Amino acid sequence: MTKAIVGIIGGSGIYDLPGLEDLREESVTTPWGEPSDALRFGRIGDTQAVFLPRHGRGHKLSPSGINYRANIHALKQAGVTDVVSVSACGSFKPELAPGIFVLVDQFVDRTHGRCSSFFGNGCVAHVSMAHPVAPLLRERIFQAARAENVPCLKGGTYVCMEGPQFSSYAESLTYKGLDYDVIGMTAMPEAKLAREAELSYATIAMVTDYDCWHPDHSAVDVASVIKTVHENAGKAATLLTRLLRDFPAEHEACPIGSDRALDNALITSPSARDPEMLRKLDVFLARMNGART
Ligand SMILES: CSC[C@H]1O[C@H](OP(=O)(O)O)[C@H](O)[C@@H]1O
Ligand SMILES: Nc1ncnc2[nH]cnc12
Repeated sequence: MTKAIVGIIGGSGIYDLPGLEDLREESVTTPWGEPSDALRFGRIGDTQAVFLPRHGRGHKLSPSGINYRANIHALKQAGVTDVVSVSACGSFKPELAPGIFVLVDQFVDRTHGRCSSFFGNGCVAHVSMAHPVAPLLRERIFQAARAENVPCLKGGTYVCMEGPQFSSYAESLTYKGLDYDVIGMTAMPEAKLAREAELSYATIAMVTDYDCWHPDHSAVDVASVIKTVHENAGKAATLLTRLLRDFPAEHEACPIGSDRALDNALITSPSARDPEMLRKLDVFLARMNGART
């Protein structure tokens, strides 16, 4: 049996998780460098959790400057099985008003220049991103939201832009026209790396604004995003607390294989693999090498 440990990645305005018991902080390092901050280990009920603020405390890291590989590696190294990411997002739909939480199921990656894979020369792998969100995890988040009366919708497409500037009016209309639901700057490559790390991953997109397309709302700015996050941080904490309290002790096998994503992904023949690369990938390859089930 693999014990379930839930990793929570807090986004803009969410720099800690209130209510974590037996709190312990640990600064860790990874073969990819330093994660955004020290990991905060704790538990809610019987569920172990590891919290990481994506931008670091004090929001010192820009979306393009976050070391996503170090963040995901650090969580994997800590024994995390499931990752819940919280992200402030702009909305492209009138009905997705600020304050609503959207459990997206698709991502469009418009970032560039970010390190978006653990693999590469010396050990090549191609994981599937057809269904980037783990459905059982997403359903558990949805049920936790329902139980706590947190306004939450299932399904939607998150387009991840490079930033740090917000979109132009023309870009905003284009994404809206493409029927995307929300926009942010951080879910990619986080979701891709979580998949390579065989972590079940789901995003709570917290709608904070209407970007800049809406005729009745002024264009997004940082102040309006943070104001809405602060107004809704309590709901996020309530939802996450409920999720953790009700979480099963044993990791549930992901029906779409998020937790076995490397089974059919590695293409470099064992004899051609670079030993130095393999050392960096050790924590991900351990399951297939028989160290984990
Ligand atoms: C503070 S506005 C832009 C900023 O907010 C979102 O962050 P996160 O996804 O970490 O909640 C967005 O992606 C930008 O990084
Ligand atoms: N409109 C927006 N565009 C990109 N990232 C965001 N984060 C919050 N609102 C956003």
